Amino acid sequence: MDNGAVTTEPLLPAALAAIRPLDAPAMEAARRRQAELTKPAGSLGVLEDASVRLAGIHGTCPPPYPDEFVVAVFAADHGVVASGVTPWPQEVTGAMVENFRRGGAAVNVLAAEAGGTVVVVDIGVVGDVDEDAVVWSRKVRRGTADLAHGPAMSRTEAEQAIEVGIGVAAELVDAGYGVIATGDMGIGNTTASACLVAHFTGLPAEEVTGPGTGVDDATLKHKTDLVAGAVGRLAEDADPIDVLAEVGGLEHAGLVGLVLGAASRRVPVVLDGVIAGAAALVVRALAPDAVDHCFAGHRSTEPGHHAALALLGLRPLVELDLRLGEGTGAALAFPLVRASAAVLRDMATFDDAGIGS
Ligand SMILES: O=C(O)c1ccc[n+]([C@@H]2O[C@H](COP(=O)([O-])O)[C@@H](O)[C@H]2O)c1
Ligand SMILES: Cc1cc2nc[nH]c2cc1C
Repeated sequence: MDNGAVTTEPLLPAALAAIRPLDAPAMEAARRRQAELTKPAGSLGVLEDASVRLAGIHGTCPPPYPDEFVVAVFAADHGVVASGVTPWPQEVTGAMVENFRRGGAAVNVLAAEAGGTVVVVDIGVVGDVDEDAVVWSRKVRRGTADLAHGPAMSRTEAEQAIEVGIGVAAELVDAGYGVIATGDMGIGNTTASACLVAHFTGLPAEEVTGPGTGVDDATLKHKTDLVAGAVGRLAEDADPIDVLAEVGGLEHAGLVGLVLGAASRRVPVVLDGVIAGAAALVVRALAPDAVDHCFAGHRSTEPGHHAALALLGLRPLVELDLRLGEGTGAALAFPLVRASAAVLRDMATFDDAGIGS
C-alpha cells in the first residue's frame, strides 16, 4: 500500500545511531542555576527537575523556551475489536479522525488552550481517510489482525510504521515545533497496550489490564484472559520490534518512531496516557537514552499506565484521573514544561536581587 512515506534510506538505524544520553554539563549548569535563583533550594520541586531535563535534552543552559508545541495523534484500528474487548464499534476511530479534523475533540480544545497545534496521522484506520493539512495519510495497513489469534502485523509492517513516526517527527521538528506531544486514537488499543505493558514489565495480565473506554466485569475478565494468552506467545527475551508486531498496534509503532525521531533531533516529547506509555516501553528496549528525552504528561487511571511509568522512571506532571487518550493529558502538561524553561531563563538570582542566601 502506498503509505505516503517516500523513504529512500531506512530511517530507524539512523535515528537509533543519533540518539545520545542527556548532556551532563548542561544539566549540572541548570542545577547550579536553580540553586542561585531567588527561592529556597528545591522549592519549585518537579519544575526544577523538568528544567534540568530540558537543559540536558538541548545541551544548553538555559534551554530554549518552547513557544510552539504540537500534538501528533496517531490513529489506527485493531483487529482485536472482533474478540469483544471494547463496547465501542471500530467505526468510531475513523469518525473521531473527522472530529479532530473539524477541531471538535477534547484534544483540539485542550491543545488550543495551551497554544498548541494538532496533527493527525492515519497510520492504519480501516476506512478511507482524506488527507489535508491536519490529517496526514500514512496508512501502513487497514487495521491490525486480531492479536488474540496470531500476530497483529508483520515485522516489516511494524518497522514501516516506526519509520512513519520517525518521518513525522522530522517534519514537525523541521516545521519549528520545540516540543512534540503524543496522541492516539484507536478503538481497542488499550488491549494492545496491556499486552505490551505485561510483556515489558513482566507483571501479570490482571495487574495491567484495565477497563479502557469502560467495560463490565465479565468483559474485563475476558479482556484480561485474552491479554494473558497473547503475552504467553512471547519469549521473555523476544526482540522488541517482534513484540510490537505480535501484540501491538500501528499507532503504538508510529509513536515509537515519533519518540525516537524527536530524541534523535534533541527535541523533548510529552507523553500522554497508557498507549504512549506502552509505546515508550518499546522505545526503552530499543534506545533507553530516548526515554530521558520524554516527560510523562500525566498518569491515566488505566492500571497499565502506572506500571509503565514506574518502569520508565518517569513522574507524571499532572494526575487528573483522565482516561481519554488523544493527547489530552500531554496537552494539559505542556504549559508546565514551558514554565520550567521560563523559570530558568527569567528568574532573578540572589546576586541580581541583592538578597543574601
Ligand atoms: O490514554 C489512556 O490512558 C486511555 C485510557 C482509556 C481509553 N483510551 C482511549 O480509548 C480508546 C481505546 O479504548 P478501548 O476500550 O476501545 O480499548 C482509544 O482511542 C484510546 O485513545 C485512552
Ligand atoms: C468517543 C470516543 C473518543 C475517544 N477519544 C479517544 N478515544 C476515544 C474513544 C471514544 C469512544
